[in-house]
Amino acid sequence: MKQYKIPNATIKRLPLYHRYFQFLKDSDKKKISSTELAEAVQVDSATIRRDFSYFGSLGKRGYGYEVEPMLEFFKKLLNQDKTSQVALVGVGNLGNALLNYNFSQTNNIKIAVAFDKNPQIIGQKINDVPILDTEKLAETIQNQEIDVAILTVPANNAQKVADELVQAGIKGILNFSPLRISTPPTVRVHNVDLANELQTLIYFLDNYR
Ligand SMILES: NC(=O)c1ccc[n+]([C@@H]2O[C@H](COP(=O)([O-])OP(=O)(O)OC[C@H]3O[C@@H](n4cnc5c(N)ncnc54)[C@H](O)[C@@H]3O)[C@@H](O)[C@H]2O)c1
Repeated sequence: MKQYKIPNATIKRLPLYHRYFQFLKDSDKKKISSTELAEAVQVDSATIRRDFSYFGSLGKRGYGYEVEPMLEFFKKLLNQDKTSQVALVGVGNLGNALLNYNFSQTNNIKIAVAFDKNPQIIGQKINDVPILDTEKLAETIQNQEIDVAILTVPANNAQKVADELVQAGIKGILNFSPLRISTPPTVRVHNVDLANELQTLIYFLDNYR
């Protein structure tokens, strides 16, 4: 399968399809029509067909999709059998919320360890995740073979921590800080900005209703 030919927008929708087929399986549904699927995931059926076409022929025209094989397909594609261990740096308000959430709805992502520099919280656990001193960052990430980190430190420390993460061998950073961090091209950074999302939503409401 030539993954590099698949558009980013399609890749971003894969977890959505996976989650919905899991939901159907949990509800004992065996089959779903393409119209029902389109309505449920709120993606039009032409886009769904195009998305699926990148992976060969999934489902038959006019027949819909069989839940079990589709779920197995997305599980494999998204590597659901392997749990990705994630590190989190910066256990403040946002870090706390993410640790308490800890992706409990997805069984293949888990924050395994958190780091902070505040001596008052180092050594504690949140939702069973240990909070370690940032001094231990490189050693722990290497020992636990962690590839992905969530960055929830204040903007003024974000680049410094990102550099430490890169140095430790991290391959992907989910950056919540407002700073656009610089990393080598081999490290992928995804920025999460709730204010941006809200502004975009409001813009759409104002202009396209
Ligand atoms: N993307 C979003 O939508 C969004 C939403 C809210 C907050 N934020 C951003 O997330 C970040 C965290 O916000 P918050 O409200 O949780 O802040 P906070 O001040 O409550 O927490 C920051 C934590 O980072 C720790 N820290 C600081 N420097 C560190 C370092 N060098 N190594 C390890 N730990 C360090 C602090 O000790 C503290 O525990 C900020 O950059 C904020 O702007 C983003």
